[in-house]
Amino acid sequence: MIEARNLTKRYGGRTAVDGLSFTVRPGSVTGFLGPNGAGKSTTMRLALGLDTPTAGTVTVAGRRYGQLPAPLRDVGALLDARAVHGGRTVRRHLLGLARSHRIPDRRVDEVLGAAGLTAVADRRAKGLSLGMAQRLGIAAALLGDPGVLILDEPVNGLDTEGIRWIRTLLKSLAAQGRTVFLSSHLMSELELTADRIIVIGRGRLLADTDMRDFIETRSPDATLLRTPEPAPMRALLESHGAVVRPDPEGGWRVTGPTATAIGELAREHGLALHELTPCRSSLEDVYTELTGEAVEYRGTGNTDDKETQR
Ligand SMILES: Nc1ncnc2c1ncn2[C@@H]1O[C@H](COP(=O)(O)OP(=O)(O)OP(=O)(O)O)[C@@H](O)[C@H]1O
Repeated sequence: MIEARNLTKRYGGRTAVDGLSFTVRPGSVTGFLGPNGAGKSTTMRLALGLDTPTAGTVTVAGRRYGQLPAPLRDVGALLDARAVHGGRTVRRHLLGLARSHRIPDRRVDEVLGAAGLTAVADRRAKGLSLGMAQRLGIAAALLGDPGVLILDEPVNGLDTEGIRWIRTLLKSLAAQGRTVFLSSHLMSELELTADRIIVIGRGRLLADTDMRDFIETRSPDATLLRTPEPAPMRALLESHGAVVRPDPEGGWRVTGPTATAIGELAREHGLALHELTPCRSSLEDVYTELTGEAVEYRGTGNTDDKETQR
């Protein structure tokens, strides 16, 4: 469990994190989203005791990071995959970490295997590709078999196989009852991996919710429609308040009435339909809408507490 309460961090006159309160629960993968500069890395650094809050608190496994008796056993973190001692081999790097936390050497071989690094265990860390460095960072995070994982952009630099690997890994870690908290700008990937999301903008909470609810409750009703009678169909829909736009894939994308209402209207007016498909928005669609609104809203100097309470 990770708990932030009124967490605030100011750097000089700049507020990076602004009264954030949220709980990241065990048993789920929670995605952490926000535009560049929203405060995600700062929040993670505060949770990991790498910086001190200006106000408020953040605890991991019930304690502030500095109070954890064996931090690597409670929380595994990946912040900057390149922040390893380049001259050491992959295995030496992990052995050094393990020994300084009284973790048995055999655990190093386990995490090397789990991260797909056994074949490069004797290579120097500085010679690793970005994807391999990410895997090494994840291996290090897993070393203490922690109940909480905090990963900043773990998918960065991974190839298709690596992305699938990390998706499966994170889901299985959550299924074992661990708390998995990761930031990413890769929306389509996050949509597949995360069960919950926390969205921040300019240091403030915009949403903290179930992934499916987030997408479904914020998606406008949109329907893909094909008809052999386009002109009367379009006129009919527009006279009922629908917005009709050409869809890049052919046919029309209609927003406003539901697919059921469109079907009924077509029947009442004797118009033929060849396709009527309700369209689901993607995480990216809904996220873009939400954060766009937030930026616009903040431009007025106000804040939206209704949103932040979600
Ligand atoms: N050490 C620091 N000193 C001064 N300002 C900082 C420091 N660290 C972060 N900031 C500022 O705090 C704000 C939040 O930065 P942060 O890196 O946490 O955002 P982010 O959401 O992780 O962004 P990105 O998606 O680009 O990684 C930014 O305006 C950044 O410039």
